[in-house]
Amino acid sequence: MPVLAKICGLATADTLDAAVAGGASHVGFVFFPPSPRHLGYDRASGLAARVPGHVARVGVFVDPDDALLDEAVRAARLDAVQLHKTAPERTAIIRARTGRETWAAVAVKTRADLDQARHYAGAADRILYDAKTPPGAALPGGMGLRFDWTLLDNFRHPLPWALSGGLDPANVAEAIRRTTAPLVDVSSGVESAPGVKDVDKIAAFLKATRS
Ligand SMILES: O=C(O)c1ccccc1N[C@@H]1O[C@H](COP(=O)(O)O)[C@@H](O)[C@H]1O
Repeated sequence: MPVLAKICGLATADTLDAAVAGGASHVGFVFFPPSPRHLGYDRASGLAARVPGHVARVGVFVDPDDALLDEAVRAARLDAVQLHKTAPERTAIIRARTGRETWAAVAVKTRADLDQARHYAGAADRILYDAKTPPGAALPGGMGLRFDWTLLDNFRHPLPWALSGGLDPANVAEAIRRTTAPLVDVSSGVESAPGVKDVDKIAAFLKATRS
């Protein structure tokens, strides 16, 4: 089974096209104003129009309100929503409201953090294990931090899942081998600066997922 790959935080046509050409299964658009990757609706709409039907458009949100969600889903024609810092009850409401595949991000630093995943059974469609960012950090993700992948050893996943946090072209093959992740997600690891995606790094990352 080929490993699926999401290239997140795309903001330009050339980097979006590189992700599609390189074989990404998912592309991510960030709707969170503090992020250097945040997109306005018009820009998101233009980028979404370039995405072919076999590639899924994922919107990334941090505990969003209904107005933001509704506008983003419409503008970017989202196939899926990725929710950070969103409680299971609210996640279930968002899933019902949007009718979109719903990913719940679980921030991981210790084995105990993984237990959060179980609370999303019945509320989300997929768990995204991501590295926990430090208290007071501006962003709950997209900071290139990674967690100890061995924490996932023998963990009984309550839902389909994905791995993110600090992945890059050099470590993603080892991450897949070590964790057997069915889907990997990257943002900072394919950038030359925060929010600036690099087409060569995108191509290298996607090639490495197939190696
Ligand atoms: O990328 C962002 O700016 C972002 C903002 C708010 C929440 C999540 C965000 N990104 C997600 O974080 C993970 C890991 O990113 P990285 O590869 O470690 O930089 C990834 O799922 C992004 O979608």
